[in-house]
Amino acid sequence: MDITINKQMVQKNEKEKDFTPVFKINNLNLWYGQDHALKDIKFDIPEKQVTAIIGPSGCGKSTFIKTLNRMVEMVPIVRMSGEIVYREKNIFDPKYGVEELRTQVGMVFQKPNPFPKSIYENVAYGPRIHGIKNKKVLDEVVEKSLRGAAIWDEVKDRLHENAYGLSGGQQQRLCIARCLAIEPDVILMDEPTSALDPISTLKVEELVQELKKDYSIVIVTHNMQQAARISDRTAFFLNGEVVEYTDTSTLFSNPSDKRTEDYITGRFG
Ligand SMILES: Nc1ncnc2c1ncn2[C@@H]1O[C@H](COP(=O)(O)OP(=O)(O)OP(=O)(O)O)[C@@H](O)[C@H]1O
Repeated sequence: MDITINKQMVQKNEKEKDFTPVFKINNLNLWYGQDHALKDIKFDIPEKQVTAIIGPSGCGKSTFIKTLNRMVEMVPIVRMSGEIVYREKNIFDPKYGVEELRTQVGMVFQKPNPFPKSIYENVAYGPRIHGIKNKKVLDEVVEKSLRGAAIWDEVKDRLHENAYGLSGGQQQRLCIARCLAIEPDVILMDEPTSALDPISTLKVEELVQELKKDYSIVIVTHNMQQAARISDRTAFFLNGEVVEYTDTSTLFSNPSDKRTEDYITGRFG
């Protein structure tokens, strides 16, 4: 019995080491005023894999994902301590500009939020801001990004129509294309399918599987089945703490903490 456990632990430890981290999070704490929303978070996020963040409402999932591109700092009462290292640079280092970070770390939100512009202009917006003016180059970036987001065939004949004319699921894939157009390294997704119907959800889930070949993805989801379907690693958050973080199949089939087991078997949350 002991030997089996030891063997399992060795295998698990080996597995845990078996990736290149894109983010290293060390003792991250965050307060909204007096409310201690993230408590001593410490884990590494792998490159070119999908990492799911799960946990009950209010446990700090959105707060956590928004620390990774420093969006959380837009809330004036936020205070933080600890360290987030992105590709060997501490993102809180004053020398490391937030704009540079957000070029590397793109984000897709819960509700599709296209600009009130044409499909083409939605995707061309970021590259234009980064100084690309040449029409041919922009055309190429727009096509490549829309193809990358698996929506090109649906929109190629209506590129100059308003993005608001697209369905919700198409708008979300357009927002993913807009994110790809700035050629990020990491894509953060905060419940990207919670406002979508099941077919659009499936399309976005398939897309995430394609995108992880080229990008590192962190996805917050309320939906445990979704985390189990599409992620490689899962972190279970509870009351601002990471209770368990391991490869997704282990977390769902053989959780090591009773609270994880209670959550994934629907005993709370
Ligand atoms: N802008 C804010 N100002 C003050 N407190 C906040 C703010 N945003 C979040 N909080 C608090 O921080 C805690 C974590 O919230 P957060 O939105 O990160 O949780 P969550 O797990 O994403 O929840 P949900 O699944 O419901 O979206 C909660 O107690 C919440 O009330």
